[in-house]
Amino acid sequence: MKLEVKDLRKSFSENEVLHGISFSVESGKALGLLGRNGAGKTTTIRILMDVFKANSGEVLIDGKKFNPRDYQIGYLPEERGLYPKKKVTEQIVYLAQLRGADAKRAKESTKIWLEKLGIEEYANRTLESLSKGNQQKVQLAQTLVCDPEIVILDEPFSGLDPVNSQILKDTVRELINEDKLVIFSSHQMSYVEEFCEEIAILNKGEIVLSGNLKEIKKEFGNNRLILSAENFTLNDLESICKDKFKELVTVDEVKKDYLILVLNENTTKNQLLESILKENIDIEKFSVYEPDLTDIFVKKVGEE
Ligand SMILES: Nc1ncnc2c1ncn2[C@@H]1O[C@H](COP(=O)(O)OP(=O)(O)OP(=O)(O)O)[C@@H](O)[C@H]1O
Repeated sequence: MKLEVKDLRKSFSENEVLHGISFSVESGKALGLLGRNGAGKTTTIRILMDVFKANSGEVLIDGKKFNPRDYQIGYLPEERGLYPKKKVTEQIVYLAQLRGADAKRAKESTKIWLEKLGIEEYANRTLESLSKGNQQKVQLAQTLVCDPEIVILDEPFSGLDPVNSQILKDTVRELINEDKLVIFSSHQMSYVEEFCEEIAILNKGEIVLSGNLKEIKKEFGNNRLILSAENFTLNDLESICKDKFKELVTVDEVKKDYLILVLNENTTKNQLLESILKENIDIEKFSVYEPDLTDIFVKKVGEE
């Protein structure tokens, strides 16, 4: 399946908050929807889920108008919507039945998910008596209980400790391997980097960057290399680069553990390497620079 969001615009009263959003995602892949607070991520997801109507634009699935009611969708909304006073199993089973599962299957699947997420011991407790992280896992169990083909997770890691985050990471990876279509909104870049092949970065209601994460990283790292040495401090190495290698590279940044160099036009990595060796620099690190998603995000939306 391929889900396409095309040129969505949305206004609240006179205030346009989405100014023509487009992106796409396919089954077996996860899209990371990123943006600062108020960028429009939740509004976009709500339009996908038909909670809000867009003023213009369209959402298509395999080229046809997307109606979320025609699909099994696991949606974990930003504001979590379970009943604090109801028992865990009771409410997951109830919600699964509302989404079309028969009683037997709803009970079986609830049990499986509670076990998978390591919260089976709370099955008969009220939601409000659980810790925040365990409540979050109950929310996840109800999101996934009907084996959805489309999974939309809005900040799913909030409140989870590192062990529980790992359980969720493994779960999301499993969903992707099972060919689900996953949309994942988060401020936590490391999670997005771990399992999103595609990203879309929203800023003030506009997509400022979208596409394949590997390709985006390559482009951002274009012509950049990292260098550090066993026998020179970074400051000394910087001076050498500025003095002896100035025809080959410019120093872009001095990081904590290495220099970031930009190759001058017509210079190859091998030419630089030859010069480094001639200067008796004992290489510690020499490789293509790969920016992390935080660097890219800050560069794209961090100016203001
Ligand atoms: N129901 C609403 N009525 C009026 N304005 C709204 C409504 N919902 C969202 N907005 C506005 O739309 C803009 C985008 O909000 P949205 O919640 O989509 O951002 P977000 O990217 O999800 O932010 P966050 O990361 O903080 O959750 C904000 O300026 C917000 O105030």
